[in-house]
Amino acid sequence: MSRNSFDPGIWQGRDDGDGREHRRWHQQVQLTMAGDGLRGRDGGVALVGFASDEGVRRNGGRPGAAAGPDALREALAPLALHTDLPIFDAGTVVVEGEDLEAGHEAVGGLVAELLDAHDLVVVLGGGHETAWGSYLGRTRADRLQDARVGVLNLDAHFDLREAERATSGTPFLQMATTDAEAGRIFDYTIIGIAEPSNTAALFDKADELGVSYVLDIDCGASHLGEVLNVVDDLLTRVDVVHLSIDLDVLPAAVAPGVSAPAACGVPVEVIEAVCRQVAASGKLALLDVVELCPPMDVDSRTARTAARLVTTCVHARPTT
Ligand SMILES: N=CN[C@@H](CCC(=O)O)C(=O)O
Ligand SMILES: [Mn+2]
Ligand SMILES: [Mn+2]
Repeated sequence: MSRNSFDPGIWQGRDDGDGREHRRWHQQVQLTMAGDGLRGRDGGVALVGFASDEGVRRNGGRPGAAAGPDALREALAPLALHTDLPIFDAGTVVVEGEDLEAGHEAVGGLVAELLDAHDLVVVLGGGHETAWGSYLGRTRADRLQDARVGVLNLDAHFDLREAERATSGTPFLQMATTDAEAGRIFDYTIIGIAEPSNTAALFDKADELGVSYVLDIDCGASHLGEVLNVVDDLLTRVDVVHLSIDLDVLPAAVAPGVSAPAACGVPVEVIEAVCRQVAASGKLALLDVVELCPPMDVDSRTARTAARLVTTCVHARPTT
């Protein structure tokens, strides 16, 4: 079982006036519920939450990610918004108990509908099992049926684990397996891999699947040009990007509120530049922001960083 929850009261913050020069997220967001006729059909950005701890729990991590969607909304609400794009909030799919599979089905159905109605769908996780729900949605969306999709994961981890059930560590192997069965190309790039956080078996799996990856130590500010070249290569060979931001790719100082904080991490400036480049290409259709664990956060530092990255992705979108 899963249910959709709405908390309209979360969209509030400082209010400097009604004009577009004063605009903040909380003044632009419209609530919308799939299937009830309220949802806009005019492009723009749609947000949907996936309140799930179950993948992290199954993966032996630190629980708390189910509180991620609302913590992200709270961090987004007061931020200045420099775009006229309409922004819709389709609520949060809540995983009940251990029934992650029902949650995946529910969020997958909603993401498919939202992708067909809007230009960009942002899924607010949840552990990284969120990405499997996003994948179910994009493989069911009518408008993406013939698209060449590239998956770009900003993450310290491959998340290519073999397991009997979905966890936060399995979504990209699930995608690889399902794409192979469907005769689709699995085009997977990862930025920020931490060598000590991934076993040799995971590196072998990545090589076997032809995954393209950059180690965290090769993602410092002095390597920005090379990192952006990797992203550019991806952008030239696909029509659409599914960008997955696992917040544990960031240094623990800016992202302490995750299940597995990074000892090294990729500087936030580099991650921001990657987000800007992908969004500016006009090919970003689906964005996951995952692994935010509010109980472990410090002064909402991780939520604020995550909200900054989402805002960058929205601001950098071409408006025409
Ligand atoms: N989504 C997280 N995946 C990591 C977690 C690592 C950890 O908890 O230390 C993984 O399974 O490798
Ligand atoms: Mn991950
Ligand atoms: Mn990770």
